[in-house]
Amino acid sequence: MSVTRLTRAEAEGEMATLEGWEFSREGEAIRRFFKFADFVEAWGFMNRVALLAEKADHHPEWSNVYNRVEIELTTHDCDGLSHRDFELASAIDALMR
Ligand SMILES: C[C@H](O)[C@H](O)[C@H]1CNC2=NC(N)=NC(=O)C2=N1
Repeated sequence: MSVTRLTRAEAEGEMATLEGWEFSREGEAIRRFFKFADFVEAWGFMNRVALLAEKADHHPEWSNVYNRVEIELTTHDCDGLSHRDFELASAIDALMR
């Protein structure tokens, strides 16, 4: 599916709407670290993110160690950041509220 890669300026504009995310991979991805009380909480969060990702057909690159989850978002279809990454990031943030 074709998707447009955002310019750095566009990505910075999108970043300004998020909290807790940072650029990674030289601006080709965004990343956020989450910490929970324990593994069960982390796993529950990952389950909710997995459902969001599947619904959006946009999937995170992530890892989990006990109560920590690291999520990195990038768009493979454009080799960089697209609006899809920011939409998923804000949907993930909404889970935390
Ligand atoms: C065919 C399918 O829509 C694509 O491969 C989707 C699936 N999930 C995806 N996830 C991510 N992170 N980037 C993509 O470009 C992407 N593309």
